[in-house]
Amino acid sequence: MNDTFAKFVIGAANQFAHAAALAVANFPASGYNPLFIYGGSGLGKTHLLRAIGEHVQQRAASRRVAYLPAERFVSDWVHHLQHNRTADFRQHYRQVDMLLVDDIQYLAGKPRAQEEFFHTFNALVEANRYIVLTSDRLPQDIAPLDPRLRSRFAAGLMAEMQPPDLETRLAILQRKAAAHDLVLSPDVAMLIATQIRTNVPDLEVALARLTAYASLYNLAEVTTDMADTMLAQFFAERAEAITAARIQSAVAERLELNVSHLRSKDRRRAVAFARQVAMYLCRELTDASLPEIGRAFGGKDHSTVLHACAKIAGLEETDEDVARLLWQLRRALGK
Ligand SMILES: Nc1ncnc2c1ncn2[C@@H]1O[C@H](COP(=O)(O)OP(=O)(O)OP(=O)(O)O)[C@@H](O)[C@H]1O
Repeated sequence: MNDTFAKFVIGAANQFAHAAALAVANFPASGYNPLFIYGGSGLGKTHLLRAIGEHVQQRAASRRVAYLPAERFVSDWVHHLQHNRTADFRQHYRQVDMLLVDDIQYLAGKPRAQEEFFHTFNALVEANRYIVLTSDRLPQDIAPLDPRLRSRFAAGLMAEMQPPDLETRLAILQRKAAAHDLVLSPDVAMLIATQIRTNVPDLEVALARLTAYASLYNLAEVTTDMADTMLAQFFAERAEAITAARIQSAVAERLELNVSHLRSKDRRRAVAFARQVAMYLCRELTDASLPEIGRAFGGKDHSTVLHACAKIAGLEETDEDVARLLWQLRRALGK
């Protein structure tokens, strides 16, 4: 499904970002460049970015719009570099009318890609081409980042997105329920919106479950009982205690290994790294002591656990890939 402006529910928490995005999509003659949209996960940053691209293409198909996650900019750059095709890369990115880059914080800690992005950025701004960036944090909190890029980002128009307030959550629920042909009475919608307050994907999960229940019972309208059952299950899952075993499964799944590898003596690099990540998360997210954590990994020494924790803590500070991995794992574990 396309993310469009029409599908975006506007509320106090996102109306400024929405207005700024729409203004950019209408190609202002002049204005702040870049537009920098930032905020927590699942608040609609990607949706707005895609909506800009969609809007521009609908109205002026000849405009060249490039939408991409920052991760792709980096991998594309590395690919072109390896094949001695940097000129093609530059030509491609510097010729667009609008550049939309998602999750720009991903550039942190990648000096060569930052350098290239800096030149792309300057070339586009000089040519009066618009740039829109999204990020999960403010430019000053993206680190390590070339100060020249940081100041370019900060010189743009900053649009923060905050978690939706109750009224917006209700509107989002009703809009998405209608898209599923599901009827939510005002009471049921209120019940869900008062309890699920975090972000939009959580509301989407709740609705998907209700849609499944409703079709199971062959009902078009969600009853209060159905909503109560769904909410109880939703919160029970979130509250499920985090154990070393759950962490090991999450790490193994994410890094495509078996849990048994993590508990083994296997010293291959990928396995050792995964084990260290899992130990670090056990230290952070459970009450287990160092020896207990060691035992959960097939009888490792407490000093091995300590070393793993120090190493991963250091990498989390300096290596954006590791920071991102940890962020994804915490999220998968409901943290
Ligand atoms: N205001 C809104 N109206 C309608 N749908 C929304 C709104 N905000 C978010 N969504 C929906 O919520 C989901 C998550 O949004 P999105 O991916 O844009 O979040 P994000 O801020 O980019 O998060 P992340 O940084 O985790 O990618 C999408 O399905 C999106 O369409």
